[in-house]
Amino acid sequence: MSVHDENGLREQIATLGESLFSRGLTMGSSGNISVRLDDGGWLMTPTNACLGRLDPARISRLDGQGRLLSGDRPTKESFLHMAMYEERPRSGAIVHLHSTHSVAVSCLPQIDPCDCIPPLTAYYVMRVGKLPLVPYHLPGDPALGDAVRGLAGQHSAVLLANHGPVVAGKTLEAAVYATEELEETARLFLLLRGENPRCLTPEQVAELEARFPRD
Ligand SMILES: O=C(O)[C@@H](O)C(=O)COP(=O)(O)O
Ligand SMILES: [Zn+2]
Repeated sequence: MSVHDENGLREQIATLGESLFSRGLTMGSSGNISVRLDDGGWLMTPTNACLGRLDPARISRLDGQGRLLSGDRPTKESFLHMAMYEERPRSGAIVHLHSTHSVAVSCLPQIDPCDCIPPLTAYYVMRVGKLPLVPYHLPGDPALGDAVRGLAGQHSAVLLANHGPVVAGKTLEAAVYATEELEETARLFLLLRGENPRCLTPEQVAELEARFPRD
C-alpha cells in the first residue's frame, strides 16, 4: 500500500469519526476505529482520543503483531479488534461505539444472548444479521478478545454486555453504515417493546442472507 493510500485511510478515519461523533453516536473519548492495511498491520484510533477530533497524523500505526510503529498509543481494545480480524479475513475495518440505544439493549436482562435484536427490517438483516451478546468484561480486558474470537467467525457484529457494539465491515464505510443501522434498529426495537411487532420470517431472513452477503 502506498503512503498516499495510507494517508487517504487516515483522513477517512478522521472524517467518519467526526461524522459519528457530531451525530451523537458516541460521546467523549468513547469508541474506537481500526482499518486493516495490506501489509498485515493496522491503523487504529489512539486511546483516550475523541473520535470527533482525530489528528490523522497521530493515528496509531501497528504491525501485524500489534506492535506500535508510529503515532499515539493505540486504543486499549486493540487486541479485541485484532481478535475479530483474525476470525474475519475478509473484513477490512472495525468500529466500536457507545451508541445509546445499542448500549441500552446491551443492558436489558431478557434479551436473547444469541440474537439480541430480532429481524425487524430487511436492511438490518443485510447490514448486521444475527447479533450475539458477549458477556460483560472490563473494557480493555484481554479476555474480551477470547470471548469475541468464539463468535466473530459467524457474526460480523457483536454486542458487548453493558458496553456497546463492535462491528466489522469489508471497508470502513461498510462498517460505519452497519453500525449506524444497528443503532437505528436498536432504537426501533426499544420503541416496539411490548407491541409484539411482526418480524421477518426465517425464510425472508434466509433469502436476504443469500442475496446480500456481508463480507
Ligand atoms: O469503553 C471503553 O473504555 C473502550 O472500549 C472505549 O470505548 C474507549 O477506549 P479507548 O479506545 O482506549 O479510548
Ligand atoms: Zn467502549
